[in-house]
Amino acid sequence: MSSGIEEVPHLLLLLLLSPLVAAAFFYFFFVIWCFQYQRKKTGRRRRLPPGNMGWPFLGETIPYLKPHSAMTVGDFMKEHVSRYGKIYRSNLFGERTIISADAGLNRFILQNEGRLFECSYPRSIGGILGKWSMLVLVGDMHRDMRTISLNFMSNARLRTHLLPEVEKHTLLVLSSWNNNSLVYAQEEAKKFTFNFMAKHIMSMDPGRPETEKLKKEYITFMKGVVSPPFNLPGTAYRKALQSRSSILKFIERKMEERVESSNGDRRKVEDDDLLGWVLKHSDLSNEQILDLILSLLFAGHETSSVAIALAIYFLQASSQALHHLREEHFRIAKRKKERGDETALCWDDYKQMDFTQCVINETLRLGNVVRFVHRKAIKDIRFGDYEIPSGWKVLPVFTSVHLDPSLYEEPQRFDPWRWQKGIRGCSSSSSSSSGSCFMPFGGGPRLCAGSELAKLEMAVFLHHLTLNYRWELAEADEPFVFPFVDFPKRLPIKLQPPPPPPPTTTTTSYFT
Ligand code: HEM
Repeated sequence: MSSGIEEVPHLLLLLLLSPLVAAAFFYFFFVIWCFQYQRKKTGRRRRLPPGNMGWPFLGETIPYLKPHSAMTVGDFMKEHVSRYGKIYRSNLFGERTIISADAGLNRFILQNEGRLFECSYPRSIGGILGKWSMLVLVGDMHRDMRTISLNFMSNARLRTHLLPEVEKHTLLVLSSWNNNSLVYAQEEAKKFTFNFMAKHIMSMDPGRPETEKLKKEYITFMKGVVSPPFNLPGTAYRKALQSRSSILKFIERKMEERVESSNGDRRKVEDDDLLGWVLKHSDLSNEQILDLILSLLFAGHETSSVAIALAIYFLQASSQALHHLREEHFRIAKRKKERGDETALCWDDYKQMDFTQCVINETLRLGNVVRFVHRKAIKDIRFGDYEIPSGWKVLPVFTSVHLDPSLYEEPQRFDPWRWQKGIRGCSSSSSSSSGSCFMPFGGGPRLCAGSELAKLEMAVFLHHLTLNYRWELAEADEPFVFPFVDFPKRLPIKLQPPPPPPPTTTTTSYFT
């Protein structure tokens, strides 16, 4: 029990300590207030982009993938950008996603591959292209595969090997056409890029039974790549998986033949095609070689053929651009003739194709062969006012930038001349620094490994096409996004003889 006398020192002590207690209380509340203020402030500064997560699991995937004209961004993008701005959030492909129609953010994403973001395609793509496919690999393995692809499509090889091959395969397709007949331009472009890739990758000659068999399997495979990934009997995806294993068996047989014919020593294999080159110069396993070859066939065949079909489509609707383009090719042909050089195109001829490069750029800008790519944030990232949480999917959408009226005057118009004047929104002082307004081939460490080859293919094809034919649509058709760009009617065109060259020029017809 305590007495009243004992309580006096306690009271005194309390009185003495009360300023300290008050200060401690004050300090405590001050810290809490500061903490809350800071949280409010950062919360205000760092927030998720606005948006709508849609239905559970499905999110907004269905409206996002709704087919639309390839020369537009589609209703989904249009409505979302006007409601939320160029950066918004959604739920797509079953994942929380940030969608970017902003040139600056797109560039930031691609430049920070491996540091802040990582390539992240849907699992079904890995299932069908293979786990060693370049599209799904990340880190060191991706770098090694990329180096092999870049070596094989180097500038030196483009000049010496690929230009003559591209021209040979162009002429093979175009010489099978007849004036006043109808061809399906998209099919013909596919034939050209497939034949070229099959030769380039495995030295397979067009028209031979094994090439035709591989082509048949490849068409089934492609149908599955672009279909919903339901692995059920009868579905396109299941058939594509079966075709994938037939194609792989085929490539494997080719590999074994090569190694056997060089007495079982990979280092003695001839290296004049990609298969031989990887066997000889790399230590990739058979499985890795198979996936590399299949993914290059996929990356190089589909994209370039659609790009060529798009150029044919845009040019038939723009007589002025076609006229200008034809003049350029007449000039090149004339110069060759004056030099007494009526043989194949050389690198210098290709370098003369300035307006052609403008036509190619404009085709890729307006047609948007690859509309967006798949990435994932691997850290919490701050971009401007927004937070992108680690683990979220991120989709840089190139189409929205390519069709942005604040960057491209009259973006819906096919205007190759705009590339001679420069693009107005792309000055380095703007938020979207130079180079970020035009990304048909992606960017950063995953920039398309075949971009130079693709441009070469398009230029050489256009050279011989414009010199030898005139064409018009035989039936109305236009490119659609399904989400891969495709012409529903395969782009039927009616061919006519070319107009006579200007009086001062004489042309070389390579087919007659
Ligand atoms: C007009 C035609 C083409 C377009 C529009 C195009 C577009 C693209 C784009 C946007 C990417 C980046 C993918 C990403 O970042 O996730 C890419 C990657 C790639 N492309 Fe192309 N491409 C074309 C033609 C070609 C050709 C002819 C080849 C040659 C075989 C090729 C081989 C590749 C490869 C190997 C990659 C993966 C690069 C890497 O991951 O490091 N492409 N392409």
